[in-house]
Amino acid sequence: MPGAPALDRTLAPNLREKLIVALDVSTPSEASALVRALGESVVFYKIGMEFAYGGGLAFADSLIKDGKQVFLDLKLHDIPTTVSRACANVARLGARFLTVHAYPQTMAAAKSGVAGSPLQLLGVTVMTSYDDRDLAEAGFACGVKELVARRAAQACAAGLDGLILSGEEARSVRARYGSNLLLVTPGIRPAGAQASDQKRTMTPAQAIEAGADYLVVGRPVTAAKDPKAAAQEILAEIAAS
Ligand SMILES: O=c1ccn([C@@H]2O[C@H](COP(=O)(O)O)[C@@H](O)[C@H]2O)c(=O)[nH]1
Repeated sequence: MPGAPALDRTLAPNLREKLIVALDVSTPSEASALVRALGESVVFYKIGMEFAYGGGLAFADSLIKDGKQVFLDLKLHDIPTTVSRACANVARLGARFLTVHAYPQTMAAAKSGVAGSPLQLLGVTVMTSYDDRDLAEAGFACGVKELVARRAAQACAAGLDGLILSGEEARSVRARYGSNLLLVTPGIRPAGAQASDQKRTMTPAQAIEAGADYLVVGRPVTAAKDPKAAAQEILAEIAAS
């Protein structure tokens, strides 16, 4: 099977791996231009919904062949049979991480689908664009903190490798689960950067100090005038944390 070798989930990522750049673009040519501009500074890329529907899965293959790590942020959620079979197919692509929504049924099905492959599963707890009011509006009786804690427990019980959560919850989840779960935090905003649609944000240094293993950064790098300089500033902030 192609792709990364099986990794101990407790293995601390090296410094450059801690920065995952979200390739939120629509075409392979836009993605190629960004990857070229970022050069050796960035070794880990995330391909999500936007690019996956625009040629991103084939592009993932070329990134892997070039020695980059790939995180497929597909946020799968469906009936168990569909999730399990989809995960088995994704496992053949050679990516390192795949996201599924952190519902117990979905996580159990995903786990069975990737059995025997090195693909690591991350459960999406509560989107970083949500706050307590958004959860109430969606019909949840609890707030973000409580829902993340509940989903972390269920992800751990399902044998997932890690979680997507915001830096705001990282400290308490790290304290509860130690190195048993990889903590991957989107919603990263260097000081002074626009939050845009993100509601639970932290700076790179704050997220690392709170216990994040990996930081997912999109627009602060990809929309910067000089994406490579922006990525290098974030790496320097991570290194100093
Ligand atoms: O809870 C979540 C889960 C995934 N994301 C994804 O991360 C990036 C963040 O991009 P920015 O431009 O840095 O805001 C994006 O691809 C999201 O789909 C998230 O933000 N929150």
